[in-house]
Amino acid sequence: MSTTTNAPAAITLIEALTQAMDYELRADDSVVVLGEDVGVNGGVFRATAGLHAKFGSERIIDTPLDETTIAGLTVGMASQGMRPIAEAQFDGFMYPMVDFIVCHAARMRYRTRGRLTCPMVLRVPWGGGIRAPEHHSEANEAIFTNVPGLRVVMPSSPQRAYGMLLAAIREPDPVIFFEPKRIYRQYKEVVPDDGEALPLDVCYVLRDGTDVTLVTWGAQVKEALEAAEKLDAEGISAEVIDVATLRPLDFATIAESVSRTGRCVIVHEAPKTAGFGAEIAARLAEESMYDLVAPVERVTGYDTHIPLFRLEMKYLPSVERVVEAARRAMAAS
Ligand SMILES: Cc1ncc(C[n+]2csc(CCOP(=O)(O)OP(=O)(O)O)c2C)c(N)n1
Repeated sequence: MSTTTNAPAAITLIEALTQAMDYELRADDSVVVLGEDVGVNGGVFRATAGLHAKFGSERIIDTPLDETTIAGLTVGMASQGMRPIAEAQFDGFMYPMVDFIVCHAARMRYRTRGRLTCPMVLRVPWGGGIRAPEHHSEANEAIFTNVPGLRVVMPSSPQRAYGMLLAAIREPDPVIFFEPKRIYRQYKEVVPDDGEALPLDVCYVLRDGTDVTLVTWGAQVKEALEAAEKLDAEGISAEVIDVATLRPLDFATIAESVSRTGRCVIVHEAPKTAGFGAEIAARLAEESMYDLVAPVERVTGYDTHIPLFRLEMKYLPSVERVVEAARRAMAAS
């Protein structure tokens, strides 16, 4: 007698995003998807592949090549009771959307004393490492973490991508959902299609350690975990935290870790100046000063535009740079 199993196949991060949208489009009639080529074409990275065939042109909407139109439609629909999921094709093309996001979406609830909300998700393929030209590789998350009324999140695994996107779609306020495109297809994980959302206000401790805390998000989680492996071989025990939700920041998880390790290395690919690492470093200075036994280290992109592909990997934080920063923190105490 043959036995069949219903165990779900392992899927990539981008397939997990498609799975989450598919689930919520089935579950909630007010959910729509819109953006450039998200329909028949299935999206520039294929995040919406197959959705148009299933749900049709009224729910999977191809827009003109105009980001202001996408943002305006999204805010309008969200404020009138729908749950739009908009796609900005690349990080560097979202700037024309900022007026709608900052001046309208983010303050809809405040402005109307709660009469209207803006339950929208803006999905943004984010960051470098795919050998793309200008406007296609930017790490601009910090800009949005400074805006009251927005949630800013970034998954770094297929399971977190699924659970966090479901939560973002169900959230009553606007969510900027950054997707690290470098790891869209990096590895596969089993992601049950059970409709279980994850919280949008927690950091994830991905590896326990006792000597130094590595804090990062998005594609750099991979480098941080690899650095932790290398450090382990040198007898240095590194804890790795995926921030995952940047706004609101679950600082308690970071502070608790640093209270045990006394050392912190923050890793992000955005430029150093006023990057989100500066916020975490400032919070450590304010709230964890007496736990620290070494200066906080930041391993970041440089204060310039991310270069074209020949130099791109030199710009992005490497495993070696993270390891060196952790060694410096160890040597400082
Ligand atoms: C402002 C902006 N948004 C998005 C893109 C990404 N993008 C590059 S080519 C392209 C499709 C262009 O389609 P079309 O104008 O029909 O020209 P085709 O390449 O199909 O001939 C898009 C959306 C871009 N380059 N600029």
